[in-house]
Amino acid sequence: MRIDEVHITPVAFRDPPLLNAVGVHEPFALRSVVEVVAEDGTYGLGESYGDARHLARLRVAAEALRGVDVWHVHELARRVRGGLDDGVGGHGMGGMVTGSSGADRVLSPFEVACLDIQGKLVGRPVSDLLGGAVRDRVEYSAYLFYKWAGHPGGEPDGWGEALGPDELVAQARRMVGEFGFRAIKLKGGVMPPEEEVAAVRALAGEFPGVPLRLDPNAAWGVGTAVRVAGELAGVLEYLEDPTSGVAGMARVAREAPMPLATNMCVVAFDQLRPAVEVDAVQVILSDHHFWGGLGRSRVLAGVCEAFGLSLSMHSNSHLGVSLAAMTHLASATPNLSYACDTHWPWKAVEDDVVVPGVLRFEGGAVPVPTGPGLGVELDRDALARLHERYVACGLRERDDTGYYRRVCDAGFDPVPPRW
Ligand SMILES: O=C([O-])[C@@H](O)[C@@H](O)[C@H](O)[C@@H](O)C(=O)[O-]
Ligand SMILES: [Mg+2]
Repeated sequence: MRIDEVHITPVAFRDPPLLNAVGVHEPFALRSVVEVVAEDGTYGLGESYGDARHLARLRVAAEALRGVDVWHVHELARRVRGGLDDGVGGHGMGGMVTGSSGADRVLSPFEVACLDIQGKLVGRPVSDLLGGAVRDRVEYSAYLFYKWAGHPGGEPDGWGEALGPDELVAQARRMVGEFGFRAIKLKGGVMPPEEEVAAVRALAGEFPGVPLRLDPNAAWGVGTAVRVAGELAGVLEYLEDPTSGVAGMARVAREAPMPLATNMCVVAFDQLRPAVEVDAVQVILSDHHFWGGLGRSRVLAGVCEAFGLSLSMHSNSHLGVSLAAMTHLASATPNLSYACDTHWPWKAVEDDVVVPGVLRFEGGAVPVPTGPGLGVELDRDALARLHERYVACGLRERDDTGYYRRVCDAGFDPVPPRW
């Protein structure tokens, strides 16, 4: 069954002013929706970043993929590698994660789309193609952010301002109340570390027994990271990317009382071995968008199992195609032992490209879709609407730092360590 057509549609959806170590989210998040059409008309969906340079790479790959058998993922990968430019940028992560493999980032949405087609052809869910679901619902974590009340010059967004512990606790209460999450992550690296420690303690007081995580995206130096890790002993289930680089993480890991997790210093296969050799991280946050799709993420899970690393899952701002793919992958990964990250609560319900209904949160978990393939359908009107928004919004690269400088502090310097 060969690939006949590939369509790549950049889209934009509204995003609140969420603060992080490198700046603040712009009013719109960018994504690309990939539709692969097989020769019998069966279509498969993938989702990826929407940055212009990434889009250009996806378009080059799309040309090269016509005629490939949808079952032949190695051939997909070979053709993607063959046409790849070796320029930098277009990572879609605001400069926070830059070491991932360009070939794997480009391959990912095409591989997911081909798995969607494969599942539709044989009438089985993608989780079956990945070895079978070992859980029928996938737990996700609440994802708290420091944030402004609204974008400068715009209306408040409904979530309100969150710049201190009380407001973060209120944000958590609402998010847990609406989605039922049973784990909580705070995006840190925004306030001085002692304020973030106070926020985590406030969350621990309000949600006793609920697993907590803090992720400053490597904004701290080694000394600060060791100190904060010590202060939060017994409070965090893991500390995510407290400092930058494998060497720094290894130094922190030697003294930290909790496991260290990463989606920054180990984001590609060639980075695993050096990290394992110095025991720099104990939890890998997988992300099929940069590890090369669902099949290669299963390979990553095997590597983690072999080397005694735990596995959790990272998220950026995303739509329903990605949530479906993440859910199938997590359902078919036995050694994924933590609730996965998701930015889902920050997206307006109506801002999506999949037909509503299949994807829903129940008690903090998403039931694994059981229909053929990913189990979600493309809403073509919604796709057209979000594409129009992409055209109109004018954004072409995620640029949290540039936005923060424009609206808040022209001298803002995100280069770590900030503390
Ligand atoms: O969207 C954000 O601000 C996040 O900080 C995201 O870009 C990170 O990639 C991510 O959530 C993380 O865990 O590092
Ligand atoms: Mg992270």
